[in-house]
Amino acid sequence: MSHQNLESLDVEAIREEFPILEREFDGQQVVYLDNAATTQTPDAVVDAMSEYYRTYNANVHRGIHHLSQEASIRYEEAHDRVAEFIGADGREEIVFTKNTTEAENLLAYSWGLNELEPGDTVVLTEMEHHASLVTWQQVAKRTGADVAYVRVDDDGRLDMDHARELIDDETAIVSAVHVSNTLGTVNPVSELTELAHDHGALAFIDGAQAVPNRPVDVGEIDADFYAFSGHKMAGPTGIGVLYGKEALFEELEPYLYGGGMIRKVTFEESTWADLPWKFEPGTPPIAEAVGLHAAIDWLEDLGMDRIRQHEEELAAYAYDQLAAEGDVDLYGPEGGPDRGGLVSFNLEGVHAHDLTSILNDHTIAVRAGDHCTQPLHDKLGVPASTRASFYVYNTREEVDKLVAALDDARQLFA
Ligand SMILES: Cc1ncc(COP(=O)(O)O)c(CN[C@@H](CS)C(=O)O)c1O
Repeated sequence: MSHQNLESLDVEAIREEFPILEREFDGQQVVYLDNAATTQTPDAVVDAMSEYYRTYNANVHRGIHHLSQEASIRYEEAHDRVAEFIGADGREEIVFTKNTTEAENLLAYSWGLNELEPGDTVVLTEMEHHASLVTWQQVAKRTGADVAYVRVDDDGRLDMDHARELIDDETAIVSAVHVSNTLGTVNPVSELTELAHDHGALAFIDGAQAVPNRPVDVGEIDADFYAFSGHKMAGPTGIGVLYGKEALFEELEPYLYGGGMIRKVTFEESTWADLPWKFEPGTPPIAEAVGLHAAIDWLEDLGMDRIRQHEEELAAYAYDQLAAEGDVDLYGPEGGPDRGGLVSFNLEGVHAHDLTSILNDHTIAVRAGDHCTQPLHDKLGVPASTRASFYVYNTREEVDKLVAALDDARQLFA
């Protein structure tokens, strides 16, 4: 189904490609607002993966037979498609991992453990996801490097004056989230990257909440490394991407070894395959790569700018409707270009887990908890928050259902 040449998204037509959105529980149709955790999968992606299993399932780079050659070509083409989608120079700059978390660990193990030393500083931000924060925290401990955090100000934006103060000649890497999965804040990643480069540091950007819902051009950002996950962008679980500048990937040693990543092995020594295969040991996520390719085609058919606009409008609407309630504490910047497609909040007098449970009674799926940003919640002074996160198939009516259901929680708990 083509969606080209539309001013805005045809949400009704889009929803027809997601049978799961028709599901009912206790006679109520599901309202799925947990897209920052994982998005739903359109028929086009499911069909592409089924076609792989049905017609050309075989291992890649290891067989001379027709099926293996076809699977290998499609697997390699998926790398090319991802490179094109994010503005990379080619497949050599695209490594498939299991998810964003593994992508970040690849960088931390292959570069961090080998390059960081006492006196170096890893600069993070206070809004980092545990996939970054815990990873760099542990690598810094093992290498004797220090960790510093760019402050988040009262309206949920990065304090860039503090960033300019923190990032200096001792900084070895700046690792920052592009869009916060808790605050929704869209960070100035090009400016952070430039600050890092001005001081000879690397820049890693966590794009898990950006690539799915806005145009991303790693060349424009000039990031040295960039990571994201397939399951957050209408694609399958089990596949993520670590983008890296080719010259930097060439210098990195792999940290996972095995078949497929080697060139020559003797009893004494081994040499590595060309990029990106050097970082892809063992049997890779072949069906998932086919699914990710199909997801990118599907998203681009909608138009990434239209997707960004749809999410920005929904998040701004949700922010305004929740703020108008008068007893809802909201986190992150007000709705607009600085906020991605999610809103985290607390209803006064009601614990986030209780609220989320009541919303589930209305078949409204949101997330409660710390969203893997415990230090940020400590800073906010709350143990948890409820988060509504949107995607291309969500509507204002679904936001209205969420807001209306708050009354049940007030009657029970407040
Ligand atoms: C900014 C950011 N960075 C890294 C990750 C990890 O993605 P994985 O595909 O699980 O590896 C996530 C996933 N955030 C989910 C699970 S905690 C959320 O509900 O917010 C993220 O939002």
